[in-house]
Amino acid sequence: MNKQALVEQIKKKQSYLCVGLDTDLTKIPTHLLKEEDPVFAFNKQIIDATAEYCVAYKPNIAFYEAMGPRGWDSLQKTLEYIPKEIFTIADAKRGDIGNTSKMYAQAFFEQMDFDSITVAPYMGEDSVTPFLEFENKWVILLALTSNKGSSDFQHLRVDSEGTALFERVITTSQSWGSTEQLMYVVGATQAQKLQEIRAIAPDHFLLVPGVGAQGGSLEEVSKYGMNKDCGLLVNSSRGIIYASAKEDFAEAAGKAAQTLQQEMAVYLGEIL
Ligand SMILES: O=C(O)c1cc(=O)[nH]c(=O)n1[C@@H]1O[C@H](COP(=O)(O)O)[C@@H](O)[C@H]1O
Repeated sequence: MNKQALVEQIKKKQSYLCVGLDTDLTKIPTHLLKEEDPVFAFNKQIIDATAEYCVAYKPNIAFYEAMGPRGWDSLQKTLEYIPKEIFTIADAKRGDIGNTSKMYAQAFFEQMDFDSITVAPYMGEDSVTPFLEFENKWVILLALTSNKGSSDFQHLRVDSEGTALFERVITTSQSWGSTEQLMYVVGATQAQKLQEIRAIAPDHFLLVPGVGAQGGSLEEVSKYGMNKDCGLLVNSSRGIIYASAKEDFAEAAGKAAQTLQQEMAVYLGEIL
């Protein structure tokens, strides 16, 4: 999917919500466990209930890999079930020496037709560029993550001017790909840094996970992170998909997604 199609969808749905499909067999309602593929049965109902309120889905690959071959099967079925106009993110956090990254890119962009993949920048340019060789596919590079451990490395000063490592990741990687193929991950728990990030990456889309279960504020993220195209995909996983653990789980997920979408429509009204 290209940037224009993504922006159009945001305007049409008045939403920049990404629903995280972090589907865990120990957390889904027990009545689904008798289904042949409980993970897909759960995802299918979640997608049916939330598709009108979101512009992206982000299956976290770990939750599928953890189940072995049947997990990959559930993932493939889920990807095929997602409506074509909705942006898909393989949250795989890959990145390796060039020829290995090329294999990861083939796995997620060719074998599976994801629109984008999350990539870790630690191994540098040649670990990222193999993912950028696919038309209308995106790399979402980890910049400033939402977790506590983000302070271990990402805030380290890398020069005498006090540039933080995450800022260097953003400025250096901008020469590897265009704003049509490169996004950055910035955790919602880091909203106070979004203004600084917008100063060095005004036009890039940002994937912002961490509202909901991790306590990030949608209001702050929107205030400091939006650009003229919106430029945000805000993810919530557990806050939506586990809104209820009972038989009404899909309805509850739909309501949770709708609540976020309605708040987003207000913020979008201020810029679009
Ligand atoms: O790349 C990510 O999506 C990601 C980056 C980050 O900094 N923090 C973060 O939580 N995530 C992912 O976003 C999702 C957040 O899930 P919830 O906390 O349940 O909404 C999980 O799939 C995380 O792996």
